[in-house]
Amino acid sequence: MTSENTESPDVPAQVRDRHAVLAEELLGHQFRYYVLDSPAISDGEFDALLRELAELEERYPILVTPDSPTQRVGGTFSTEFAAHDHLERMLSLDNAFDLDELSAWVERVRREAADARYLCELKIDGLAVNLLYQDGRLTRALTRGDGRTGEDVTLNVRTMSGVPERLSGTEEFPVPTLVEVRGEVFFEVEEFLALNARLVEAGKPPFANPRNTAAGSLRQKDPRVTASRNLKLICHGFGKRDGFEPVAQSEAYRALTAWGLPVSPHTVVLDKPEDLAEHVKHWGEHRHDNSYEIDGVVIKVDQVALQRRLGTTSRAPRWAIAYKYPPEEATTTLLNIEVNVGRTGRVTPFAVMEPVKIAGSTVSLATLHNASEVKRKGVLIGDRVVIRKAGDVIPEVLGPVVDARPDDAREFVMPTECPVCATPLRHEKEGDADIRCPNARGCPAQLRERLFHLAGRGAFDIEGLGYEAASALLTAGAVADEGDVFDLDEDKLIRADLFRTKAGELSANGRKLLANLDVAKQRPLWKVLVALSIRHVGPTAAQALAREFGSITAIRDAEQESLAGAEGVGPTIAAAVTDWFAVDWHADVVEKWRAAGVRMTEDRDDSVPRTLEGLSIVVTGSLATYSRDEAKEAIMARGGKASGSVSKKTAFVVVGDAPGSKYDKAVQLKVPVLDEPGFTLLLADGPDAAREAATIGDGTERPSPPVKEGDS
Ligand SMILES: NC(=O)c1ccc[n+]([C@@H]2O[C@H](COP(=O)([O-])OP(=O)(O)OC[C@H]3O[C@@H](n4cnc5c(N)ncnc54)[C@H](O)[C@@H]3O)[C@@H](O)[C@H]2O)c1
Ligand SMILES: [Zn+2]
Repeated sequence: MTSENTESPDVPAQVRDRHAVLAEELLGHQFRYYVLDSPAISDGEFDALLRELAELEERYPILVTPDSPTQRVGGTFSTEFAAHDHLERMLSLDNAFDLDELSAWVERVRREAADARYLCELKIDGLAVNLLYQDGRLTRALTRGDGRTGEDVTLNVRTMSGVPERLSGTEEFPVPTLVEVRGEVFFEVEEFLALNARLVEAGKPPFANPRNTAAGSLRQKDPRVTASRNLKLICHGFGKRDGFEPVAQSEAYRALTAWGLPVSPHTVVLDKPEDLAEHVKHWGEHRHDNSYEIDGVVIKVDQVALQRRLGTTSRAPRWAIAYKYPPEEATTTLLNIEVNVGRTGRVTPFAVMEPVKIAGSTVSLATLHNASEVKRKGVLIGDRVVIRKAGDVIPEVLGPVVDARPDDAREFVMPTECPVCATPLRHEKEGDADIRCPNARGCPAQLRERLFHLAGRGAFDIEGLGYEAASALLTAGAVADEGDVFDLDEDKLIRADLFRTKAGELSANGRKLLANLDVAKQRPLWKVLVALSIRHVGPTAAQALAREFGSITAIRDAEQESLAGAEGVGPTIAAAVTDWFAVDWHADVVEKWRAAGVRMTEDRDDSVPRTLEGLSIVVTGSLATYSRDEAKEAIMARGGKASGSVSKKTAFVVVGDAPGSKYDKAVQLKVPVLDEPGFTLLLADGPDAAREAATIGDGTERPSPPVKEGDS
């Protein structure tokens, strides 16, 4: 942006107008951002406007004036605070938005400073402060303001626990007579969410994002408010200094640490500029590894002498650059809040927004989790909202731009009836955040989700049974619920348009689906368990249950306590399993699948006779010839269930050395007890032979035949 080119004074009127409008708009946004702590647009949108302005000025350098937003440190100071000048100006940073722009900067640096080393740090998304220490005492703290003059926030900064009132010196780094330390004040993401919830609760407007929260919390008239906000500081630079002459920025950071000031642990010095791209890429992928938001990486020439040689422009040092990552936030209009009914009947609100581009994709929907979340966020339908899409994460609404709230903005009201089947919604338990449609069996929304789920990769893995097919089968009445899936045949399938040819025959896809259903019947037990849509039972819990109990029947009949005892299961999952099987139509689903030929037991070793089918056996204490796992496997291979706890249904308790309380329980419940030879006999000759060898309680009574499962 040099002004050599001034011989083209004839700037088209359109361009002149656009330039004026842009400059005006940018100033307005800066005011909202720096003074009101309440921006109306996202940083990405702001940067795009600023770029547009810069491009116009590049084409028509005559448009460049000293007060253009491209030439000044953005920001100003408000009259709410006393104004003070910085001893040395606080600058902004130039940006690189891609690797080409970064290389261009490196080239410029190398031309003047071929031996530069590159200090890389994280660009923390907060607000800059200037801390003045005189003889080691904090005497003043200012915001950046317009770069020359800042706002006096000394009292507020004094409440921050991370900011020392007095610096401590060391032999290597004695306390200087005077130093201006620059740093970033920021808010952690979790703290931001929690604070917003508290603000809304108290009927106060929430903040739009963590950065504004930091600025709004620091710039408080009442320092007690600041004190309650848990603001953090990380130092990243210097202004004026007396009695402190570091040769490198990295050395200066060691001094800061010695004095008791916080610096980032994520700072490295790279000797070779070729390594910068890799570094930038690394943090792009690990952007969310910290508790706070970063919007880029800052690269600085490390040697102070070279920094001096490179110098500064009116708004930024030439010796540093901010590599910015694609913005993850955008503002848009919240058009409506609708609700979705999930697989387990959970009714969740979601935001319908004016489509907006974030990080390369267009976003128009975002999750809102539940009704109290909507309340906590303080968003109204019609609001301008800040949304974030971080990596592969589902887009989420961060908060409203309260200042831009239209008069007709209205509160979201959670429906009281299921939007799909009209059943009154309810909380399952008191205090539950979630509200559900209790019509699990008949609600078309839930049915469709369950069909889709049971056909998924982690379940039966049935190709050709996706959302569309599930809806088609339900609409055509080919299945009433998931219990009917394996009873599908040509006659039933043909009822659905989707699987019928024009000639009224079964389509090729229909035939494929039937073949796939057949194959799916042979999936391992854990996948069948996943397919049942039992709450909390995902692949891990399902595998644990299958391993431990070996068959659906054994799982169904297990006491909740023994389910909970299985490794990787625990009380919540156990309760969900017991509750699930207690529902009649759930049990019917299992029986229908069984009748249709779906495998209901764990893979078995057919060379071993199934002499323990349906028997629950508990092993306690250590055995000489079997490890605990070997004993379990031997039981399961014979069709038995290796259980973790003793109940009246337990067929045998095998007692090794140093048995636990399970032995006492066995005695108390009069369950047959086997020693190790008895166990060997059980495995070899079956339960009848073992019963002869068993003792009961005090060893006098004869055992009664144990209850066999499935007989009742
Ligand atoms: N949304 C809006 O309406 C709006 C309005 C004005 C400005 N903004 C945003 O504010 C930013 C521009 O502000 P800016 O002039 O402060 O520029 P900047 O944020 O791009 O870079 C300069 C600032 O980075 C900070 N920083 C963080 N980590 C640092 C580190 N390790 N080393 C050095 N500095 C570090 C410092 O505070 C420094 O002042 C842009 O992101 C812009 O989008 C947004
Ligand atoms: Zn419903």
